[in-house]
Amino acid sequence: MSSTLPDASKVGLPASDATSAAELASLKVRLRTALRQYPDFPSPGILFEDILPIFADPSLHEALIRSLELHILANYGQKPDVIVGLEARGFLMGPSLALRLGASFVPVRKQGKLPGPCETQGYEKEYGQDFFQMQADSIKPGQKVLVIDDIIATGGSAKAGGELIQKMGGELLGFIFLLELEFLHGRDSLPAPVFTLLSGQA
Ligand SMILES: O=P(O)(O)OC[C@H]1O[C@H](OP(=O)(O)OP(=O)(O)O)[C@H](O)[C@@H]1O
Ligand SMILES: Nc1ncnc2[nH]cnc12
Ligand SMILES: [Mg+2]
Repeated sequence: MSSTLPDASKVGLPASDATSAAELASLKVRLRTALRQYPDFPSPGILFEDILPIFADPSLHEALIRSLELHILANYGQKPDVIVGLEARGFLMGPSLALRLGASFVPVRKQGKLPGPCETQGYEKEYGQDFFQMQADSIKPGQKVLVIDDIIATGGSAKAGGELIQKMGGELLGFIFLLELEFLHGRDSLPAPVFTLLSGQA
């Protein structure tokens, strides 16, 4: 079901791991600088991290997708079959990453948005409660799945997404985020390796 990754020379990868690490470090600095912070949004005490400036600038958008691609090519050893993105901000990153990797994209949506039989999972996040759903046939048993979202805070959203994938028999390769709010220890609740490009809050 999974194919091995293409030869590095055929996908424009850097010549060495050191070059790749240096490229990734410089991309991360550019991405970090672009984030904006809004105190007390959407509720008092929350410092909201706004990722949208990245998507307003094509070169930053490319830097984001390239950073995630470099990480995946260097760390997983096999191509994921499916990239699963979490509504809504995971949809900003998931489809373009899936296209870049030659993988499928499958959405996790908030309850009531998907037609046909669905799997449902409730969850709590940093500032509220919600329900996630996936179409019941959207992951085939044995498919290798990477979950992507913009931010991991408490980890509640990502954990619920992972549970839906496991209910359908998918194999979780890992979770990928642009930003981790480390003080909430969200990664501790996730059942597969977690990678984040950036961490901490200013
Ligand atoms: O780790 P957690 O505590 O679960 O929080 C992280 C989640 O919270 C936000 O989504 P949210 O549903 O608030 O907004 P969105 O629909 O704009 O993605 C963010 O995009 C993550 O998905
Ligand atoms: N502090 C935060 N900023 C932006 N999105 C979030 N989702 C959960 N916590 C968040
Ligand atoms: Mg979200």
